[in-house]
Amino acid sequence: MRIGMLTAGGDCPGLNAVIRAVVRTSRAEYDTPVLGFEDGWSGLVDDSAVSLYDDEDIDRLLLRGGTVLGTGRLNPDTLRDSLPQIKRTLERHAIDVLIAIGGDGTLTAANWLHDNGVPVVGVPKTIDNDVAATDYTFGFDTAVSVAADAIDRLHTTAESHERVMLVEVMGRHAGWIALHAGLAAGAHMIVIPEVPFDIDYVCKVMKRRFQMGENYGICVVAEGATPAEGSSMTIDEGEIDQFGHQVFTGVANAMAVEIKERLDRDVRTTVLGHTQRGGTPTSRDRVLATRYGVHAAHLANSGKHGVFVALRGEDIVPLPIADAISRLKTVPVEMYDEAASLFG
Ligand SMILES: Nc1ncnc2c1ncn2[C@@H]1O[C@H](COP(=O)(O)OP(=O)(O)O)[C@@H](O)[C@H]1O
Ligand SMILES: O=P(O)(O)OC[C@H]1O[C@](O)(COP(=O)(O)O)[C@@H](O)[C@@H]1O
Ligand SMILES: [Mg+2]
Repeated sequence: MRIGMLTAGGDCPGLNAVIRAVVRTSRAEYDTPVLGFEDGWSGLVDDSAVSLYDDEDIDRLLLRGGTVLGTGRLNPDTLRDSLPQIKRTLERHAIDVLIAIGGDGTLTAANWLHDNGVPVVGVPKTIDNDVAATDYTFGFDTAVSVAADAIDRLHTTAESHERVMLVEVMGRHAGWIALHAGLAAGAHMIVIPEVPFDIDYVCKVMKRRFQMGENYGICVVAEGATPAEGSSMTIDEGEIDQFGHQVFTGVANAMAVEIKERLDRDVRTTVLGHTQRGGTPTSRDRVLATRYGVHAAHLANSGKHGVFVALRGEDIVPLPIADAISRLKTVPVEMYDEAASLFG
């Protein structure tokens, strides 16, 4: 038995903890060698591989952010056209099963490989927390804690300067980071992709604060938020990149211009960007990533394929990869409405 492993899509804290757990479990309990493919799916297409040993270096990966295997994106058509090369690489290294660690895109590719006769086990990662059928993905807790910490710090400077502060966080289609960080740090308004915003309403919420005697306001905006149809603001639509993702044009900055004009107040924007994805994982993410890795190793070594590891309550369970990609897990409107009770 030989296991192959790769990380693909955007990196996130906890990827290395999964890699460590897979290697340690496979070597210690099954004496199975693990081979890493570098830089996402490209490593499999171009046969860029590295042996992973259960040594001190692997053990110390628990705390380290990013991924020692490297990650990346590859045009989905290029990937599909490369099936013969992928199969050749796997045969050359006598790989019996591939562990693919990634988000909805990576798991879609993993499922397609499985349908094409390649044994695969999936591990869900993403700071966006948008993978269906699992309660949480690792990386999310770290991203929320980074964002909440940043928002905490913005309160005092916003207050000192009597400003409206817009904080843009990641979240392409799902507003989980915005919602959780906004709630945790007491934001006065939260805008998420699932609920298109009306800029007049955002201004009304901020204005009401000033009328009530407060002198500042903080609004958290997910990068994928869009204005409601028919509302009095539009934003430029970015083009679609070579990997199929829309390029963002800066929704928070566009909102800042509108708010400044309408409220005649000082407005500032902070875009947290990749700070949310870097650095060491929180303890919670280390534990989740480690548990995912241990379970993925057991599944791979016992010949259970076409499944991914999912967190359901306190348990890690194997589910068909198809369940993870059947839909995106977005914030339910009722949950957003809970948060909305605190706006203003
Ligand atoms: N529909 C698809 N079919 C085949 N491969 C895909 C598909 N979607 C994504 N992929 C592959 O998975 C990679 C990672 O997906 P991406 O959406 O960028 O990140 P994530 O896995 O974090 O969601 C893509 O660059 C592409 O190579
Ligand atoms: O700057 P990059 O690496 O292209 O990716 C940005 C995107 O990646 C994410 O951080 C994570 O998304 P994925 O997990 O789907 O890769 C998104 O929140 C963000 O929109
Ligand atoms: Mg994704």
